[in-house]
Amino acid sequence: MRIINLSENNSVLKHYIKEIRSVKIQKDSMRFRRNMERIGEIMAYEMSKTMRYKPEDVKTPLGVAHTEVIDEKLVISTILRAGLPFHQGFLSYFDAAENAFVSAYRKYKDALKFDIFIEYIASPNLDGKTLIITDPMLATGGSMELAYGALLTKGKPAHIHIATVIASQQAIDYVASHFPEAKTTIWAAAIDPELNEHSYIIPGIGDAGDLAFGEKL
Ligand SMILES: O=P(O)(O)OC[C@H]1O[C@H](OP(=O)(O)OP(=O)(O)O)[C@H](O)[C@@H]1O
Ligand SMILES: O=c1cc[nH]c(=O)[nH]1
Ligand SMILES: [Mg+2]
Repeated sequence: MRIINLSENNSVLKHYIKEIRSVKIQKDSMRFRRNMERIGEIMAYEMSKTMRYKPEDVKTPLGVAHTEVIDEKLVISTILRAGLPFHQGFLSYFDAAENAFVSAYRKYKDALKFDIFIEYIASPNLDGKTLIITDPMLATGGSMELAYGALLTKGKPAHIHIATVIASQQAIDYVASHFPEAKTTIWAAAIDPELNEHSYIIPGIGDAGDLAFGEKL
């Protein structure tokens, strides 16, 4: 399984990661959402370099240019609700992609223990397609695993890209051992060392859904 940590190289991506982490800057929810989207755009561009291409000739006003276009059927999926701005970043780059949505939420039994519930899925057929699952936070990896299980009821993808902004090292290890080794690639903008007792990523960013869309009851 390939694990690609985009923070291993310096780029402007680090500015956007810094801004979503900053306790001052992240309070501007419009900027937070736009930064999530920008990270999605950059990750989509990096991902596009690893895809299969096919030749395609295009007629210009003065002749014919030999070009290449992506030769994979892409489905961009996300886990509601925190994933929406990140998903939009991918969709801005992959014009022809189909889309899928899965809901997942933590229902706390007490301050520390929670179950994850999936109640909604809308997806095209996934047989033979490249499935990109976008979710900005990969904390325990539980939501990703359950969302993937739900998506598999819609077909068997040829390749799976797990795309995340901040992952814990624990979740990277969890996903690596629960997803098909030969056809999964994990993409992270940054990998953080630990989780706290509430299974939030440390240092992380806090609650991505609340930062993007406001606190929920
Ligand atoms: O790896 P895990 O331990 O499962 O945690 C990560 C999940 O937590 C966040 O969503 P959350 O449950 O906060 O829902 P929200 O998008 O509605 O805020 C995030 O977007 C992931 O889906
Ligand atoms: O750190 C975390 C963990 C789960 N969900 C979040 O939004 N942040
Ligand atoms: Mg949340």
